[in-house]
Amino acid sequence: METDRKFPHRAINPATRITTEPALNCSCTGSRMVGFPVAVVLPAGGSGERMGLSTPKQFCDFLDRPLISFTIEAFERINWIQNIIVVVAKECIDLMKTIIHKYSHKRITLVVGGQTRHRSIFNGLKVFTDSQVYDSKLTKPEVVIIHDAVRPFVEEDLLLKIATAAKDHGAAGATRPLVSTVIATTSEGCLDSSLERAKYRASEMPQAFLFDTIYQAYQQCSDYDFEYGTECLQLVLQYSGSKAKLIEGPPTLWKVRFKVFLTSAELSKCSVSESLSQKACVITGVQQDAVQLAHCLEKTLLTQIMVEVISTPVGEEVSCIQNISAKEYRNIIYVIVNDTDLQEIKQLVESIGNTSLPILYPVVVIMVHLNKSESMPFSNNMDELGAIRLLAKEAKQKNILVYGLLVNYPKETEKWNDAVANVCLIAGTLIKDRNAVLAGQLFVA
Ligand SMILES: Nc1ccn([C@@H]2O[C@H](COP(=O)(O)OP(=O)(O)OP(=O)(O)O)[C@@H](O)[C@H]2O)c(=O)n1
Ligand SMILES: O=P(O)(O)OC[C@@H](O)[C@@H](O)[C@@H](O)CO
Repeated sequence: METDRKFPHRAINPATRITTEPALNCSCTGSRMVGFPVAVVLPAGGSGERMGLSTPKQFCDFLDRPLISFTIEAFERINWIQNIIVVVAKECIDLMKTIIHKYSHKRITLVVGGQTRHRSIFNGLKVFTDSQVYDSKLTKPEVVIIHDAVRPFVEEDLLLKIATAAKDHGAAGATRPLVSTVIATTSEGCLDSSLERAKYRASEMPQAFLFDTIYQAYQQCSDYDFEYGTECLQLVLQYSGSKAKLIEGPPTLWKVRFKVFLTSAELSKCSVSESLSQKACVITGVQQDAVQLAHCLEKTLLTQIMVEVISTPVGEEVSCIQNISAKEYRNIIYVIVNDTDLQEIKQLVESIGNTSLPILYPVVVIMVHLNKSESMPFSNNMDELGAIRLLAKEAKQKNILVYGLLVNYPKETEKWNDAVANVCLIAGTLIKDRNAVLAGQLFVA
């Protein structure tokens, strides 16, 4: 029986396989389809020696979540990827199961890894072929994507290009321009030659293959390949004769190799916040003033982000929530006029809390209160302000950030335009920053 290289006293049982339920209410992007079955194998069975931490890097906390959860989510969102095979070391199976449960990951099949990355990937592929060992009921895909679990940012567009190119060429992989000039050295430690940098590329992930092509390559490869190889594209060139199509990927494809990649999370935080703040919905009742303000906000905000106005007649709140959830709106601007009763916003927050929206990322809810009365709302009743704080505090526990934003209705058009611009500025900043400390604050536009 195979033993674990880094934990030699432990035997590896490749037959361990845990399958999570398929996505029941999976939040798919749903926009595109490919005409052939695709699955992904995420090798996550390494111990991350270069990081020098006791926790393997794929399980390290990254923006308050285990890194691997981001990578899984990147694939889970794509509805044309049918199965996500996560390969982990035997001693990490329980940890991985906890992560899958905690973050409600779907369509996952968990497989025990091998001593090296290539062995882990091969174990992941076997789940589709070795039905006796793996008791597999998974359909063999035509194309399989392979992606390091420690590369959390990968977009659907690139995956689509790589999968399609793999279907046509047998194999395809992402590349990036070389950062440094590469030189060859002599055995005496002197310069031998310098590579012409423009001719070379750094090989990155994702890569994709016709399933049979990569599987046959692994079946033929030597112990040396399994032990020391780092390039799947090379294996298919050598053993299946397929010349991979290379596609340049974005800089965000970076891989976590050393500690500095986790500590420089600001960069990644920017990418996450940026993608979370790209769209918002403005919800109103059917009251004319509220609808009018909502459309003014839509018009102004549209210069920065995608906005949809949803006017919800009383009694249709359920379909409104379904709409928000299906379109994955994680930024909600809720417009009310005069009314200081927080009941509706409480219900909204409760309904959002019952969807899968806030599980992975915070949802921002901005209550825009248009005050048309002569007196200041809340001024006579500090309890109301306290109520916003309390609501925000409870919502925060569900990963929902609630803010209040007050607009006093000015009669002059110019002042009204200023007020709308201010609301957009404040709302846009709250959406972009997603600052949990400011949740529960009442801003005045
Ligand atoms: N036996 C292994 C070794 C690596 N991997 C996975 O392959 C990916 C890329 O490998 P690498 O960066 O080399 O990971 P580690 O081996 O964990 O890191 P190190 O080389 O620093 O030890 C990682 O997601 C890693 O978990 C794997 O599935 N099984
Ligand atoms: O971190 P390393 O460069 O050693 O390993 C890289 C591999 O995990 C893999 O991402 C590439 O080989 C791309 O093929």
